[in-house]
Amino acid sequence: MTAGLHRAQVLVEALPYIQRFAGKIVVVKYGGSTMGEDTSSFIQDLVLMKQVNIHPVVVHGGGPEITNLLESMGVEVQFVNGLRVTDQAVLDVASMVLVGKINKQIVSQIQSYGGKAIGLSGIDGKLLLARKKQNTKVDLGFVGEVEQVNCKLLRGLIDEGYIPVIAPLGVDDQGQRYNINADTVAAAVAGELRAEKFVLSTNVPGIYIEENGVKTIISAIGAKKIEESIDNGQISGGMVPKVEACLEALNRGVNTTHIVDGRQEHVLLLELLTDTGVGTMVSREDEIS
Ligand SMILES: Nc1ncnc2c1ncn2[C@@H]1O[C@H](COP(=O)(O)OP(=O)(O)O)[C@@H](O)[C@H]1O
Ligand SMILES: CC(=O)N[C@@H](CCC(=O)OP(=O)(O)O)C(=O)O
Repeated sequence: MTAGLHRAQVLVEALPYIQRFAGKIVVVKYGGSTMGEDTSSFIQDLVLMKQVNIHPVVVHGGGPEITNLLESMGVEVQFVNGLRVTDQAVLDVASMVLVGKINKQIVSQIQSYGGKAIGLSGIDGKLLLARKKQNTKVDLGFVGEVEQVNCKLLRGLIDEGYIPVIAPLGVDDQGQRYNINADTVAAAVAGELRAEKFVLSTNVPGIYIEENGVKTIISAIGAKKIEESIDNGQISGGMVPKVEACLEALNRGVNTTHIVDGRQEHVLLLELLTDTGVGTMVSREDEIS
């Protein structure tokens, strides 16, 4: 087979998937843990998706960079259940890193591949109306939770051909800003937009579960198994907000949710355009476990 014919066949194989997802929204959480790596193929995938009328909405993190900057400034870093304790100084640093640096880097990368991108934090246009996070055992300071997503604003941008790139900060009606976990923001956005797919990229190839002394990445997991695995400590740390975000998005009507390795080349296209997909698919209780 000639190289040209092979290329044509690859494109044709993608056709049913492109048709299936045409016009649909895919929310992509871009994990901070992968940002030091070469992520050019990840960015290219976003641009290609948009080009074939699949609409990505990006919510990004940046936890490790916030931590690095705080440490270099001699500010104490403290997490409680995966959430950063956020006083005024930490809020300002988080805002500088997430909005000032990372958000603009992603937007300019997308544009460098010919895509149209708009960077927003949840503060802009009250995209993420937030309140102080409720029911925490200790006071986390200015850590927020999403009350409302301004879907009208997002849909307008999507329809104008933009890929919205969202930094995980929110604001209340009094103008108080909040730092919000990016997985949580992504779940709220995916849920409110009734996204077809919700993909979380991180620095592991999926969810590891140990069975009979062997630790393997599982291709699918349901709510029951998730609860059991959090209880017995198999799912811990930063993976907890991720699986909770998947379940939240599913409960709000998102069709499928996936945890994938953002360091794997073209992971978004592999997830979207192949039958088997990659990483771990998270499902509701009544489905596969
Ligand atoms: N069962 C599990 N399977 C995979 N990763 C897990 C599991 N339990 C905990 N983790 C941890 O979750 C981390 C991903 O979360 P996090 O560091 O917050 O990433 P991100 O910055 O991409 O949001 C992994 O690097 C891993 O250390
Ligand atoms: C409240 C809270 O913890 N906010 C996070 C926001 C960034 C984030 O979630 O980044 P990752 O997705 O890379 O972990 C933080 O300050 O680190």
